Amino acid sequence: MEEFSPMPCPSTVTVRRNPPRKARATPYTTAAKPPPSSNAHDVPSFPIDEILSIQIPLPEPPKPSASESLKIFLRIKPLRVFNKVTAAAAKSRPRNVWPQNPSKKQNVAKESRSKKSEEACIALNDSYSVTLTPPQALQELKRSKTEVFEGFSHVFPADCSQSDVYGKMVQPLLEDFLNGKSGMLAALGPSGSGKTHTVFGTPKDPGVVPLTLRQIFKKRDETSSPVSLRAFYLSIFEICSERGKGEKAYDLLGDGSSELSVQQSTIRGLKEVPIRNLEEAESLIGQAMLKRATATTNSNSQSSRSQCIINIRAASDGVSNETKVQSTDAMLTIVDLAGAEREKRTGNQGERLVESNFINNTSMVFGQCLRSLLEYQKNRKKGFQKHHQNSLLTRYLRDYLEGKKRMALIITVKAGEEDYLDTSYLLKQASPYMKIKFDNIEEVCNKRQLKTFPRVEKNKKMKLSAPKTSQIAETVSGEKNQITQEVNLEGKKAHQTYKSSPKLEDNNEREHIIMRNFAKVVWNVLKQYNEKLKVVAEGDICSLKERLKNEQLKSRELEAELINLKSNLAEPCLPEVEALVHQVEVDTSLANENTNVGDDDPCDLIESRSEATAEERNESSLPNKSVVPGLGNEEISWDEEKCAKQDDPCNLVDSTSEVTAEGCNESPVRNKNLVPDLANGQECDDQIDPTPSPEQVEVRLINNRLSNIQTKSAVSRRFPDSEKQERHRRLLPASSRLLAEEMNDLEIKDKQIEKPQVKLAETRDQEKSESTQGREIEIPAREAEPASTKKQRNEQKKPRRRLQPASSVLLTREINTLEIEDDVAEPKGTRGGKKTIVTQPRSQGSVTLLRLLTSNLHL
Ligand SMILES: Nc1ncnc2c1ncn2[C@@H]1O[C@H](COP(=O)(O)OP(=O)(O)OP(=O)(O)O)[C@@H](O)[C@H]1O
Repeated sequence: MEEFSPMPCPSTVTVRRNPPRKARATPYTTAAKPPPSSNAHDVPSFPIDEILSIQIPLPEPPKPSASESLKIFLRIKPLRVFNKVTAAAAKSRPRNVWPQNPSKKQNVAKESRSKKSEEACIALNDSYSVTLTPPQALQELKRSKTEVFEGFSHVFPADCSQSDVYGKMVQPLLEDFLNGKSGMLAALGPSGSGKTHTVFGTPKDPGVVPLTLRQIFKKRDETSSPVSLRAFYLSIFEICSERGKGEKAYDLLGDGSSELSVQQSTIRGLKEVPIRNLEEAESLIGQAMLKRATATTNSNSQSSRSQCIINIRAASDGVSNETKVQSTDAMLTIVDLAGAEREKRTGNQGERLVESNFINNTSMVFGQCLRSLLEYQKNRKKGFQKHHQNSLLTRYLRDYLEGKKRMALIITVKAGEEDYLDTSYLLKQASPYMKIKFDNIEEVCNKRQLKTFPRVEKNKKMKLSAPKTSQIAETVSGEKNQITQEVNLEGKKAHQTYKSSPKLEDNNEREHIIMRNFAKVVWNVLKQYNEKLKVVAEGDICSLKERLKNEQLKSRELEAELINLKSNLAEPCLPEVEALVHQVEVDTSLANENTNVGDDDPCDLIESRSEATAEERNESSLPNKSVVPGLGNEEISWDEEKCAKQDDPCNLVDSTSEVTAEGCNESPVRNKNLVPDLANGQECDDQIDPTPSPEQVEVRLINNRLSNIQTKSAVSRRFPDSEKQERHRRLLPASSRLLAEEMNDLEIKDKQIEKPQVKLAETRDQEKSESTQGREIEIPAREAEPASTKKQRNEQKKPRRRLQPASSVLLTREINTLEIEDDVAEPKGTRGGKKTIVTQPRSQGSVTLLRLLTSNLHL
């Protein structure tokens, strides 16, 4: 038998993996190679060529460029300058022919030397830094201390020449300019510090501008570089204030009226003079210098009162002048700012003071722009504060002040001790500017030049030069498309107008005409849209008005409904009850008058009404009619006594109400309430004794009368007689009037019955009166007014109380229950013997009254 030997375990285990998957080709790559299909000819080819032919300036990827800091140069003005003023002063000195004392001469020389050394507040450390030392007086006051300012691109000492300044500062800029890069150089500094000297110089000692022009033409003549293929244009203008009100620009090379029109950052009408040689250029500069506004101040005999801007533009030869600014053009801008002035030093007054305010303001705005640029570069999240809008100069130099073009600053300072404050302030302000950086300047520069034109202007240019650009407009949807088409139509008209006009040689004028025509076109389009909008708005207004009217009608209806509801709530069915009760009262009083039983005493009124009620009851419920008149007679005597004892009939009413309430075994609290009293009284009446004894009948009559008295007292409490009449007239509805008429009928019946009743009362059995009097003895015992009764009497004097709807509901409920109890006629209450005596069936009159009430109230 062979033994089962398990399979030997393999030394290596091969795990099979899924074959490597290749990533699916993306739809883009598959689309690049579409499979050939037979229907390919049916599908129109995508107009890729057309789309590609449209030249859209795409953002070029940023080129790695070495960031360049803002170059700030410092030039120190020599302490002693032999200028015209000093020369004139020297000339004015009387020439002494006599030999001077040599010792005196030496002393004067020593003094002047020591003065010089003392006066200098700024000392050159090296080519990049200076030390500023405050005057002795300020040092003693510890208000200021010696400071070192470093980091300048170069510091020009007092004895430097104009050539040095040009070589170090302007030469690099010029080279870039000749290579097609724009740049700007601005001179800053207090008044009389040498800005104008640095920028323009003198014929003997030319400044930066003349030296630059020399260099340009020198290079063009020497070499066959691209410089020779370029044309150069010179424009010079100044910005000054007109009596401190507004800024104005004046062309310093223009003929005749030299005022320029200024639109935001655009200055129109500036004359750009082509310069072909150095002589032409120098004469133009001399012309501009003569035109520039200058004035004599304490700081400078020829102080500049305006900001002067010199533009040298290099344009490629052969380029049409129709498009003014080409991407290959470069602009070198040199700015001679008017020096900041301190009133104390300049002593300016009047117009000069106004000018200095303008100058100081412009200098301040210039500094703000540089600071905001610096802050923006430090933290770009904060956003760039556009201070450049605050002055025309800064608006014009916007691209530079936003760091989009290269610029350099030269700060000129005076070295005297008295100039310490000005120099210190300027150096402190300017030294942070050295951290301002420029990135990839030239690319931005050229694009910015194009962008400075408004967008609409650019579109128009495209239309004029390339009509196919309407294809681009097709991509615009909706109203934009419509606007573009309308603009195109108008633009064509404008183009025709433009063509029909005589050929314009001056580019500025041509541009101006184009802009004017375009503005007209845009204006027309806007007018049309305005009209359309008006039409639409009018339609909307009409529909809204209609809606408003409807809403107003609805609101009026709702208001009317609301008023009705309010009136219904304020006057529920209760007034009907009141009117009915009042009618009963009126009827009773009438009956009283007719019977002449008593005088105006209300007690008599109550009696007569009670008698009538008793009469009715006797007629309806009691079988023996002869007994009833006798009872009525006794009642009269009882009530008379009561009235004799109490002057106020209401007291009697209240006291009897209490008696009735006790008889009905109701709480005294309920007795105080008007409506439950009435209901309770009737409730007691509802208890019918099938075989009443003569005493019981008598008591029932009393109770019955009391219930009537309660009704009357309730009404009298609420309303005085005069008010009742008025209220009755006012509130009595039609149904209640009917009811009143019925009651009147009843009253007439009462009258008819009352007369025999009185007669019968006279022949009434005297024995019954004894028993009744016996009971009457009990009643006066209760006549001692309890506190609650007094309270009620006091309440009667108060203004009448109006029953609330809730109580009226209670009343109706009580009446309903009474009616049911009438039907059932069950004996109620077993407490005390008195109650059984007092309980009696409801009389026919009260039942009729209740039925009338309930039917009237629709219960
Ligand atoms: N470096 C300098 N070397 C010789 N003279 C100088 C120098 N700097 C200035 N001056 C002379 O000082 C005077 C005042 O100079 P300048 O008019 O250039 O000052 P400014 O700064 O332009 O003053 P403002 O702002 O009031 O126009 C001029 O007569 C000028 O020739």
